[in-house]
Amino acid sequence: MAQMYYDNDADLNMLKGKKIAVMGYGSQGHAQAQNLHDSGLDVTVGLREGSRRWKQAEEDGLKVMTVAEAAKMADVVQILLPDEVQSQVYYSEIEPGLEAGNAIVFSHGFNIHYNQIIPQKDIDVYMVAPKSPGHLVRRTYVDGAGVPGLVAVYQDATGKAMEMALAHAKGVGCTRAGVYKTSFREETETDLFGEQVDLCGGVASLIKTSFEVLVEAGYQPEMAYFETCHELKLIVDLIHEGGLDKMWYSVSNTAEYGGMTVGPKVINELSREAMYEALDRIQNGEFAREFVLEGKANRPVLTAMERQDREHPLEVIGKEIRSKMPWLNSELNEK
Ligand SMILES: NC(=O)C1=CN([C@@H]2O[C@H](COP(=O)(O)OP(=O)(O)OC[C@H]3O[C@@H](n4cnc5c(N)ncnc54)[C@H](OP(=O)(O)O)[C@@H]3O)[C@@H](O)[C@H]2O)C=CC1
Ligand SMILES: CC(=O)[C@](C)(O)C(=O)O
Ligand SMILES: [Mg+2]
Ligand SMILES: [Mg+2]
Repeated sequence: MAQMYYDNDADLNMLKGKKIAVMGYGSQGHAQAQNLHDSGLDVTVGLREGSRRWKQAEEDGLKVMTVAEAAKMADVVQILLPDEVQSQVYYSEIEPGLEAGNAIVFSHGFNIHYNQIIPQKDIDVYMVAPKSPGHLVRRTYVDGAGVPGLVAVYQDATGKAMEMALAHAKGVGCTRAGVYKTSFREETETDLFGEQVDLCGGVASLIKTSFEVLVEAGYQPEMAYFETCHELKLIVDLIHEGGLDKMWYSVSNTAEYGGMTVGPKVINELSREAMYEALDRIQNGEFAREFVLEGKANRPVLTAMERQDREHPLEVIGKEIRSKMPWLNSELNEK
């Protein structure tokens, strides 16, 4: 069983009197910086000159500096920039500001695990990774709850890195929900696998392909959208609350029988092989190399695929249907 920690296992005093710089004010940055600040810690946001989020962070009550200034000033530097830019920004703007005994903090181990950032030996390197999209990290904290998280220590120069990581996780609100101990390698490989195969990639392909099949078979796109996309959240909520068991209990016997017998034919042995192939490419570094090169080339594949996705009939009809549902939360679309 993974080792777990809660509020009582973590001492915020480990971070009191220390200056924390949170680099980036995107999905995770805005959430974790505000949570740490509201937990009574000294937080400065590091951004590039001209960032459209500079004003936002100030309006949220936070100090803002350039990344280089914030790195120089801070004792603890949390890097919440997109993974593909972290290495370049680290070497040009962050590393020159680091001193022995400082700490650098990640919410995903990609750059450390795949050697894109090789930290100097005299600093702590730890991870606090909320298992949640950033906007929910903030929303649940404000509601008095928290999202579960992971902590890991890669380098312990001060002998206090684990205590620092737990304090940091407490400041972000994760120890309210429970924090699991892991390693940079385990977090990186499982996180990439999850988002590629299941959470983001797998689900997106399942939705798109099943939508296409219904539309190609002559059904109205509205019907296809409701069946393959809209209702998915309601089903996933049940799984989230009570596992597959609660979902099977709640749906009709017809859905249960059909789902149990047909599901394994759709996600089948071929899919299992594809999952193993994805995992291999994560473990052997091929995916990392591809993604790093994509970043260095200014994201040509991502740009093209995002455009193709936006033009997909599922997205076109979905946008129209959602515009008739003003109660849907639009906050998550703002990133
Ligand atoms: N998104 C999520 O929910 C999760 C993310 N993570 C991890 O958290 C980290 C951050 O991801 P995420 O929050 O999605 O990142 P975002 O893409 O939301 O971060 C954008 C922020 O980074 C800044 N930025 C981008 N490029 C530069 C640059 N060259 N110099 C200075 N600032 C720059 C942007 O500045 P500007 O305002 O100027 O554009 C913006 O403030 C990653 O390691 C990711 O894997 C982990 C768990 C979940
Ligand atoms: C939200 C999250 O944890 C992801 C899917 O791993 C990510 O955004 O990288
Ligand atoms: Mg993740
Ligand atoms: Mg991820």
